[in-house]
Amino acid sequence: MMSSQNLSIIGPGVMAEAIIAGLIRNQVLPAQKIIAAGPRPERGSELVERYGIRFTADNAEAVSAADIVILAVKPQKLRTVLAGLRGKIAPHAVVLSIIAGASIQSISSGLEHPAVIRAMPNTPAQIGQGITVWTSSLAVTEAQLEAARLILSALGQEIYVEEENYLDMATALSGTGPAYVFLFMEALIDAGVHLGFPRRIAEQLVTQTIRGSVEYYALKKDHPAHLRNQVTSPGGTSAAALYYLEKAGFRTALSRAIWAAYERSQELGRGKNSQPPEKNSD
Ligand SMILES: NC(=O)C1=CN([C@@H]2O[C@H](COP(=O)(O)OP(=O)(O)OC[C@H]3O[C@@H](n4cnc5c(N)ncnc54)[C@H](OP(=O)(O)O)[C@@H]3O)[C@@H](O)[C@H]2O)C=CC1
Ligand SMILES: O=C(O)[C@@H]1CCC=N1
Repeated sequence: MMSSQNLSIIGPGVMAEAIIAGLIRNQVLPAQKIIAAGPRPERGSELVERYGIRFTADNAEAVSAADIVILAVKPQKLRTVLAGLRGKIAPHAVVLSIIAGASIQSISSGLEHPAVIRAMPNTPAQIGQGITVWTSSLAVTEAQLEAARLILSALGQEIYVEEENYLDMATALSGTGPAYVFLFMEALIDAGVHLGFPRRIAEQLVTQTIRGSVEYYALKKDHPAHLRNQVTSPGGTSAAALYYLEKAGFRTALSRAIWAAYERSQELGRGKNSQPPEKNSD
């Protein structure tokens, strides 16, 4: 519990709500210590009703008494938000950004504030099952690192790294990761329906197959290729299916997709707001 700290969250969207819910659920902070800021009062009322936190439409007001400031706006809004907060954050405070691509240097110079933590969580944070990769500037104190660790632990697992480039990599692999998993699930469920299963049964088969495989892998700590070989009987169904996946370039497609996300994260950091969809195709 860090009940003496005031925490302010700028950008009260999906990820901000996951953080607020995690902090309250895990009793890291009482609701009265949390203030969120964003442009829409209706969104503010929702959060106030749901969590009992405070809300303001004025970002500068939200940070005025903050010990910890979390930045959770979209990358495209970052420049405006930083300009509005410049010189408004107390010198003793720490800033924690979860914004994809935004470097510590850009946040620090935009705010004229040296103590900055950069983190990349993911959406399973909403149920405390996320994973966050994070790093910090030299000006962040031990106590601030401990506070950040407590906050991020409320979202699930956390991994501190020294190398900031790992943040763009984590954005591609784990930050964006749930999107790959949900697409994979959706495709499997649709394939089951295509075979003739009622959707409800296809959903149950796919969900438990993925859940069971993940837990089996976590317990066995065996190489995935070995576990896959156990499923693959000579001349059997798995061999037939895997042949098609390899022929369709399944691994290469995944690898290219993750490189595209990595490059996109780096581009967002350079302030490039959009990209043509085919940019990363071969
Ligand atoms: N979604 C994900 O899986 C992950 C996202 N991230 C990062 O988290 C950040 C937020 O993403 P997400 O929560 O999905 O996005 P959302 O769009 O849900 O949240 C962004 C919030 O910022 C608000 N906002 C817009 N302009 C301002 C402003 N000038 N001042 C204050 N608030 C503002 C928006 O309000 P309104 O809705 O009214 O426009 C909205 O509530 C992004 O930078 C993203 O890169 C990191 C990890 C995972
Ligand atoms: O799509 C995005 O840009 C964000 C960052 C990580 C996950 N979603």
